[in-house]
Amino acid sequence: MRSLHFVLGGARSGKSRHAERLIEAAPAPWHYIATAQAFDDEMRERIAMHRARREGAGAGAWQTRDAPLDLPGVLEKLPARETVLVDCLTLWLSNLMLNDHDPKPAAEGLLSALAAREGTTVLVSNEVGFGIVPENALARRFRDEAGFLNQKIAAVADSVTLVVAGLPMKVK
Ligand SMILES: Nc1nc2c(ncn2[C@@H]2O[C@H](COP(=O)(O)OP(=O)(O)OP(=O)(O)O)[C@@H](O)[C@H]2O)c(=O)[nH]1
Repeated sequence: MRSLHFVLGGARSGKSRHAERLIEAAPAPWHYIATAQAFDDEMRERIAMHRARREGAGAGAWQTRDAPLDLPGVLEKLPARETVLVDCLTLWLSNLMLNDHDPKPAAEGLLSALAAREGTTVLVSNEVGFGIVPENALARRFRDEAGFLNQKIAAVADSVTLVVAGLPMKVK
């Protein structure tokens, strides 16, 4: 059955873990779409922690694909009825902006790829707007685009959860 869940939170809020729990309650196979790129040792270490956790679910339980830029294209290529976790929209947006892609049409492409899904899809994103106004223009634009993107996804999601200090709070 088609269902779309949107999980938001700050850095290290436990949002990925919560999203994985939602997925593991849905039928296997579980597809993991990673938008992060390992440019340095710190990111490699973070990614390794995520991979180790997924491996804890059993060898081959998760199938991982990278989608730093063409997230809609990667989603569309997966079987529509299978279970998918996208982690995370914030890094996808950041990759788009750093590569001079317009986030608005990219968001529309994501919405149409989501509309074609027939199974369970969980999307993870950061809620980045709680802090002070960033000093540089790119960071302000990023914060605003992240807010717009999150609103668009939340509007079409069946459920929205904000994870705070590891605790899920139901928003929708
Ligand atoms: N390329 C790649 N990235 C991955 C993989 N597994 C996880 N990631 C990325 O790891 C990123 C999340 O890393 P963290 O920095 O630990 O997340 P966080 O936001 O601080 O923490 P939580 O709120 O606890 O999830 C996501 O954007 C994923 O795309 C993988 O196998 N390959």
